[in-house]
Amino acid sequence: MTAKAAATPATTATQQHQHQLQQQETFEAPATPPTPTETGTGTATPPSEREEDELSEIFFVENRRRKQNIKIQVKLCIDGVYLRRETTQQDHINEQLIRIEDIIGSSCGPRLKKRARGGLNSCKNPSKQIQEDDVELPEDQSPPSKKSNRKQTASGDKSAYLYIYAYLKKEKPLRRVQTLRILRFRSSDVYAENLATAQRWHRTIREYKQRSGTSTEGKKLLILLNPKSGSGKGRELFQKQVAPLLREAEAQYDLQITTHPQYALEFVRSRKDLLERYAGIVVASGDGLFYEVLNGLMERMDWRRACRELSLGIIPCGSGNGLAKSIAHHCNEPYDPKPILHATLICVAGRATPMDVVRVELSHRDKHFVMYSFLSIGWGLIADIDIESERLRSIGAQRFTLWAIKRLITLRTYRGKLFYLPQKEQKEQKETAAATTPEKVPSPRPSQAQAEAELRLSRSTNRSLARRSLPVPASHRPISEFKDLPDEFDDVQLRDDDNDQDQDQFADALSITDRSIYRQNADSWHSAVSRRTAYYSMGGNSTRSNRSRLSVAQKIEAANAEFMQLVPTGTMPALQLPLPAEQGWICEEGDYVMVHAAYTTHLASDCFFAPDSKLNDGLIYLVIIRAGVGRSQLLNFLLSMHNGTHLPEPEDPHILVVPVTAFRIEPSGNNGILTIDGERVDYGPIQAEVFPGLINVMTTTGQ
Ligand SMILES: Nc1ncnc2c1ncn2[C@@H]1O[C@H](COP(=O)(O)OP(=O)(O)OP(=O)(O)O)[C@@H](O)[C@H]1O
Repeated sequence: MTAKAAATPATTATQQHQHQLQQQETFEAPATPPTPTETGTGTATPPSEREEDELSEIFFVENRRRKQNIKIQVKLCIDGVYLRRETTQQDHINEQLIRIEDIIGSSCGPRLKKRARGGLNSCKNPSKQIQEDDVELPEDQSPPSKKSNRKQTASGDKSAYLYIYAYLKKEKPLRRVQTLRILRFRSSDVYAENLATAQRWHRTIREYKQRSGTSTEGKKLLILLNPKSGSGKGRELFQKQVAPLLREAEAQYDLQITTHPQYALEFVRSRKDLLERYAGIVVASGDGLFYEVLNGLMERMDWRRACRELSLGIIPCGSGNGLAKSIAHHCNEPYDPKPILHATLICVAGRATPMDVVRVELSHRDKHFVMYSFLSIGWGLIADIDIESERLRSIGAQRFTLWAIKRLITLRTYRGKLFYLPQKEQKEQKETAAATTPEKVPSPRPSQAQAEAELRLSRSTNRSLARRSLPVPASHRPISEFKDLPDEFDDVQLRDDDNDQDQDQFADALSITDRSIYRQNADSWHSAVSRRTAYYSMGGNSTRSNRSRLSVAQKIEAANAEFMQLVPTGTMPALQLPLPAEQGWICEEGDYVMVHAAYTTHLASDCFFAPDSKLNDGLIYLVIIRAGVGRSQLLNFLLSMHNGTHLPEPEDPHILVVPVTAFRIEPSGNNGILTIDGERVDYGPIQAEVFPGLINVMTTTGQ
């Protein structure tokens, strides 16, 4: 039997009895113990070409309680570090497999003082949290005596040490147990030789992690830290909890501390070498900063490549932290009581999973905006509680409860039209239902004026909108499946063969392959007054071929038109245009307590709002509460949101959840609150459609 095969039953036994193991120390040996492929003699082995092979050595550990030395066979294989420990009574054997995905990294060298071993002091009560074993490779294969132990730890210690940092995943309760295994190599009198052996183990661990796809090696992370997020202790939390783990994982990173709102968006949008330099972006902040990063990426000319190649992670230092909790839920990772530690482990796990993004278009007065959202869109009750309770921020999370009670007493309803495109499998059912209650949308007959409507964009005075505006395409787009732009766009070269001064200037902006540079230059042209307006203004049908005869203004418009072709446009008609009934759109009009759309499981770490949601299911969960709902039913709904039991089963006439791929809300009147990802936006018509799996988020499970 190969050592790998032998390790598997041991894993099962170990996993089944992990909990008991920690307390009882001994358990029955499996029927077939593993066969070492390379039993160590303790002599320093030079690095060899057989690095891919398993490494195996016999070590001893001193059991102070029982005053005996225990022989331990340590084997390093692709599955992880396998420890087989025998007591002097041969019938007692302990086995443990530290899985390669639970090992975040290792280091080797001389003995480290406890404080210098990495993140060991990063947890509260470390003595209780850490399983630490110091195992020694004997000089002569005989168990070391206490005396020789003392000698070895004196200043003349020629031993080399390998520190293996692991966070063992345990179920019931779901948690990660911080574990350190130290292997002491001391078979030679020469430190360099002992070190060479330790380094060989170290290299092999790295290699196995790479082969198992759980390594961050060779990939640099960009970490964006908001020092003002949450309770304003972002920087301190990072130094104490995140940095030590990154050190253990040998993760390479650049840290950018944000200095003001929009910093992250601008950084991500304009950094030319973002894709060449980084493999991922980690946001150490709340959902607000993640929003900036997402929208910064989507504003890049190479947005599609950026979304595909850069994994995004989040370390929750904010107050809501819905995304961090949703990701932990998705990959069955613990969250509380150490959300920062657990999220950092996810970010260094080296794996990523596609996640849906929702393109949102909204209109306020005559202005239209496009933005990208990853959590939710809210209209009515929850949005009201979220925003209106801001004035009670000083009392902490209780502000939500207090405001919810207030709003239940003075219950408001909002009138409006709701359109939605149900999930395909449900379309037929919904169409039948629509025959009784909601109406199907009449076929669109867009007037010429509508179809040719030109959307002029300008900056919103609203803070949240100002940081969220993106261009809206002018034309009525055909309805079809959302498709990426073809790959050739990645290689698009914007040419210019002009000669005059204006043309030369403009050529700087156009004749480059990196569209982020193009965009930057185009921006800088009009940055003084109305950068966005100039950049996004929608001119006529200027084309590249007649640029040489155009004025500067026309050229900008032409460039904008080209840019329009490169931005993700979605499949819905523009907001002011009718929705096509033949596509299966459902319309209802009425009074609503709320319509809240969610596309992750959690709206906040304590709000399990859409339990059926998956990171990349391509669905928006539309929770609709119609006027007429009872106050007690509503109270029950709000009180059970924390554990996900708030949605009635079977569906209730007043509270229902509809999985959709797109929706539109047209509120009547001008008074109300709309939120996107928990932040207030201008009140008015809004529509959204899902872009399935557009970005990749860091997870422990991978695809
Ligand atoms: N240095 C800074 N000073 C002030 N505001 C900042 C700074 N850096 C970023 N911001 C802004 O702070 C806003 C809120 O940050 P973030 O979402 O990270 O924390 P939060 O609001 O505490 O968390 P959550 O969104 O989960 O409730 C972001 O939208 C961002 O624009």
